[in-house]
Amino acid sequence: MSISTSSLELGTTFATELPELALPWRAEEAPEPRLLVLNQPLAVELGLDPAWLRSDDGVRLLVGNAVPAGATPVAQAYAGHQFGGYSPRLGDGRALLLGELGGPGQRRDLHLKGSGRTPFARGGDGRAVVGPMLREYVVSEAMHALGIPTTRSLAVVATGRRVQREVPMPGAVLARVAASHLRVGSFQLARSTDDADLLRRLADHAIARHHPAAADAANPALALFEAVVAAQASLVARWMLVGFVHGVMNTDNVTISGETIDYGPCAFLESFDPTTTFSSIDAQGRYAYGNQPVVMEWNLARLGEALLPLVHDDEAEAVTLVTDALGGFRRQYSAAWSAGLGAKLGLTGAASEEPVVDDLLRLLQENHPDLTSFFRALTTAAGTGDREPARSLVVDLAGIDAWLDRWLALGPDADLMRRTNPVVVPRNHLVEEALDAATAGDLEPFGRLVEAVTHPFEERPGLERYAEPAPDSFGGYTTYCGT
Ligand SMILES: Nc1ncnc2c1ncn2[C@@H]1O[C@H](COP(=O)(O)OP(=O)(O)OP(=O)(O)O)[C@@H](O)[C@H]1O
Ligand SMILES: [Mg+2]
Repeated sequence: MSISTSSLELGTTFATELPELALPWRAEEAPEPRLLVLNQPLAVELGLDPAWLRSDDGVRLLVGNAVPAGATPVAQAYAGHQFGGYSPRLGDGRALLLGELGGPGQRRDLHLKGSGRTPFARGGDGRAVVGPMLREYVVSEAMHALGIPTTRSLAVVATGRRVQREVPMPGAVLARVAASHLRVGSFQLARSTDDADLLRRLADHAIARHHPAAADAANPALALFEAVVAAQASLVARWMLVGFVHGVMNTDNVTISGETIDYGPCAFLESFDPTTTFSSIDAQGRYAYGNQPVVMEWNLARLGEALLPLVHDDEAEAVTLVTDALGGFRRQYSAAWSAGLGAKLGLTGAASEEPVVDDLLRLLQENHPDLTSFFRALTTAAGTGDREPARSLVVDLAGIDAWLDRWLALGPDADLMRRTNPVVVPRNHLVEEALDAATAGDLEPFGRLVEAVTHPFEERPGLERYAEPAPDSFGGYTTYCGT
């Protein structure tokens, strides 16, 4: 059924340029769609009318029951390394790319997650449930508010269908917006077909869409690889600085654009401990907080392998070029991490390279304070001279006193610290509390949580509890696996 009341036009660039990776498909009809949350500011930014999106026609679009005239929804094919093992054929098993919003240079995918089985569904039911889709909504919007590149969430619509999980759960569809859904796994799939033309078209599509400067480079495929390495080095440094743990850094969950994608078993670190993992399916701790940079480097090596035939006709030469480019990851990651940590400590220029910055890490590892609270406590120390909030979060008082003396002597900029260190991140216990209430039908806690985490640098009266760690979180962690 086409939408008569809207002039919404969706582009089909991906489906047209890369038909081998785009399987035309339709969403499963939702029996009783009901809008749970709409991202009004994002709708406006995209040039969509929020009032129309809230209407019956709008909700039918957002859940996949209606497709705008001229659009070609597709399930996207990709491959991927999952927990280190290669799956040659993944693809959108429960998702669809509806089409693209905006023109060249600002194209954004409108995508549905949880919209029913596709030919890539393997054993899955193609569905998603309310809790995890609201989790993706709130965490991705928090990440955006923190200034971290991410896919965005436009809406979550309940389908009115019960979905079988451990117990039956209410079904939902997330409408997601992204610079694109090209993944490292998209390149792995294109490479595995041995179709050189497909691989080249995919690279050209990615360059045009995300890294246009690479088109003018002497070696565009190598320049594309370097651009993705740079974008991901910067992204992972940002994750690490706020304590974000992605949880499923499989190569199919790593974008070419440099946006964070797929908020499954993700969470924010509370007590500082690099071995922290939140996913009950990650028993080995492969995707633990402290492993994220090295895992991203490994994932980018898989992208480099996929690009080899485009980089040079001579394979040995191609391997040398790609290996050199991958070497940039560690340098760029370290530079981004160090500059970011310096800013969190109110230090810029030469002061941000003082040993006192690195020495803080030892203090954090030995005392494992709540990361977010600790940096806000340091902000207080820099702004008012009051050291007690910071001292109250650590055990080694002599150690923190000596460290504070050295750091405060450098004259940290408290305003920079206020702009850099969030007061509010989506804390695990508050997210779980809001999702449990929403699943039971009460969306109010979820609304308050979204309000708090989308203003992360503000201390807001009435929202104090969103800035507090869980009462029993000291040294502990939550186990969660979203579906
Ligand atoms: N319930 C399901 N039914 C069918 N396929 C599924 C289901 N859940 C996950 N998949 C598929 O399994 C693979 C890995 O899932 P993963 O959790 O990484 O992705 P996702 O959360 O579904 O989506 P995305 O990466 O787009 O955010 C993907 O190919 C995904 O489409
Ligand atoms: Mg995924």
